[in-house]
Amino acid sequence: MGMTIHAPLSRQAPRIERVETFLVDLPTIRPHKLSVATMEGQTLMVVRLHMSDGMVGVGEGTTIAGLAYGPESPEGMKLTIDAYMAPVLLAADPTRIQATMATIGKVVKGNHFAKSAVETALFDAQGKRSGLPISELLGGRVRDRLPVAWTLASGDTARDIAEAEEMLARRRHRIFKLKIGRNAVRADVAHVAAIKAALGERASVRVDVNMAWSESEAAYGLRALADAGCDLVEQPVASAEALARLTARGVVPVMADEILQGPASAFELARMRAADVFAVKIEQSGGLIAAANVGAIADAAGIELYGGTMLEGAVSTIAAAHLFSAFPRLGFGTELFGPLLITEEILTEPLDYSDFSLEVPRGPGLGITLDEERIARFRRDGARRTLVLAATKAGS
Ligand SMILES: O=C(O)C[C@H]1C=CC(=O)O1
Ligand SMILES: [Mn+2]
Repeated sequence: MGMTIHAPLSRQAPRIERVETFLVDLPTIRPHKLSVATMEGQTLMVVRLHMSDGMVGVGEGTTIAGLAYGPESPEGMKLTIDAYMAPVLLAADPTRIQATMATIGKVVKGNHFAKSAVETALFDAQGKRSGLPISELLGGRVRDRLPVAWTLASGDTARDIAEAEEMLARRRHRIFKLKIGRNAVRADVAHVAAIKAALGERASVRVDVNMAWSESEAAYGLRALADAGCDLVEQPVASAEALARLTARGVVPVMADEILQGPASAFELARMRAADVFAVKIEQSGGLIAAANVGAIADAAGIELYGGTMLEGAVSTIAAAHLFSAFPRLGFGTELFGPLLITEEILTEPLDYSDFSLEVPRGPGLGITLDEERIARFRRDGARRTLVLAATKAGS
């Protein structure tokens, strides 16, 4: 018996006519201190796919502190897309997202962040074309609003408490993630305990160590953090084996972040029972579909889910929001606060952060519109930026 080969869908497939990429440099509201780096600003790599049927899909690739956190940079993503992905995209049927990404996968290994940006742009255009939000293309949302944590990372305990109090008063956040691992373990635990004591039952206090601890530091740290009232410890150590041993102690829920690099690593970590919770990130996973698969693997293994961020701007934050809205279970909420860490509003209509949550847009595709004037002002290759650089040079 022969296999039936189905004819292509009966329609004229649109084409991608132009692949546009550019960098946008934006200031942050305050320095953001992680164990790996201090961020003073954020650079978004924006990709726009201009299509023959009039659709324009937008995507974003964003890292933390250049190359200090992971192997991709905004500049590198732009180069990868321009030199290696654009030729594939210009020859592809952009309505066939998985086929297009599979072809890209043949010519580009790794580069998960750049792939996430491009795949997001394909989904945005497909959503606009079909009139559906991306959440509906991913199986359909099960919630319209997502709980959103805020990260306290000013480097100063009193300032962090004041910031948390302000967020509680404004009803913007009641989950706080503290960045630790820069100081000695005892000093970090004292910092966490002081913040939890100030906030009490009004807030959930969690920490992210960003792999800074040895296994023995973590063994002490987890117990002390649990005693201080901490609800979740994210990536205390780098190694999967050590993380699994710490998880097995059952002292406090442990979450995997940096070592979760897509479906294959999710499967391996689930098999090892390396964590109680997975922080799913669309960029680290390699795109929306890969991140959906990470979520499915976690779900099947009885591992809880948390919607993570690379402190992305509005475009990638909302792409992730569409996916997280479609996760059947999202036990630990999300941390999709990236746009709030940036001083500039880059959308024509601001996102709705209220009631301790973010509303997932309801319009087609991502359901957001970039403010072109604002983007133009902060483009690295834009006129204003060139003037600022010239003035800095002249003044130095
Ligand atoms: O989770 C990380 O390691 C990255 C990030 C997410 C929130 C934040 O403040 O930093
Ligand atoms: Mn993390």
